[in-house]
Amino acid sequence: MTDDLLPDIAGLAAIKGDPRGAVIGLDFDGTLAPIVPDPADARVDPAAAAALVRLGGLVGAVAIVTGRPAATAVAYGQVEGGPGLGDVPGLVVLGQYGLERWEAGELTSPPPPPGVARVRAELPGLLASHGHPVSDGGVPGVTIEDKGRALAVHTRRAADPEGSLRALREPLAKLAAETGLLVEPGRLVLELRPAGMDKGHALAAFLAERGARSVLFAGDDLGDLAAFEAVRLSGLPGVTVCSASAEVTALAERADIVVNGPAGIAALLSALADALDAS
Ligand SMILES: O=P(O)(O)OC[C@H]1O[C@H](O[C@H]2O[C@H](CO)[C@@H](O)[C@H](O)[C@H]2O)[C@H](O)[C@@H](O)[C@@H]1O
Repeated sequence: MTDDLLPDIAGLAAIKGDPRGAVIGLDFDGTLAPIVPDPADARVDPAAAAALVRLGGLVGAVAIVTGRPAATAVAYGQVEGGPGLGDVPGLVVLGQYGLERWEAGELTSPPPPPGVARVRAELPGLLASHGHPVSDGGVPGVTIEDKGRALAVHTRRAADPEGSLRALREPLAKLAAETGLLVEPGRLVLELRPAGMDKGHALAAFLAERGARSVLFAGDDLGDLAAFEAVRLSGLPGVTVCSASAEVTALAERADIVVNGPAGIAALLSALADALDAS
């Protein structure tokens, strides 16, 4: 592991030597967009969007692989008065951990499994019965983010974010088991979502589809570990990048490059675009 911006490693050399063979994969929240208290307020770092617009014209493909609905990532990737994610040439967004795909303005989104409707109906009661009545929007507390095919329970705005997360782990795991869903843990969030897909499968399938000859993936959270593993299992020259935070340390231990949050990611992407422009 190194924290040089563009260290002398095989994966980066491969990307620089053959940019058209490279896939650049990125997580959204905590990587392209700074973490904020309300998930609805998250927006892409404008510097990251500008760098990706440049990279989109230089590499084989730019793909965002996110737990967000694909259309939400595109919407929150807009930048007022500047280029946004929708301007990245050839951008593909693999949303809801790869279940959805957005490309050239077209969204492919299969219907949610039946368990999601049951979770939607039962979640407020379950949270209330564990002492976490869902905020009505006025007073922040434990909140539910309904993503259509998944529901996320956020504790970032609870009085005791870590304590609430701990207390809700078991009841949410039970509800997930009863409804045929799985619990995806993240940064002060527990998400109940369909099984059978993760960022690793999504990235691996995309690399195969594009006939990638090298890959870089950047992420910040536990859900991104599967994509790190997909980089390793691909056998391609690869680079894993951690958008570091005090909240999650598991990625930094496994990353080739560690940068300081989304601002560091924007700087790295910009440096990569400079290097590819110069070659
Ligand atoms: O795969 P990602 O793009 O990283 O999405 C993972 C989850 O990110 C979002 O939650 C996180 O970011 C919020 C906004 O900064 C923050 O308030 C929350 O505490 C974080 O966990 C998003 O809301 C979830 O739906 C995503 O699954």
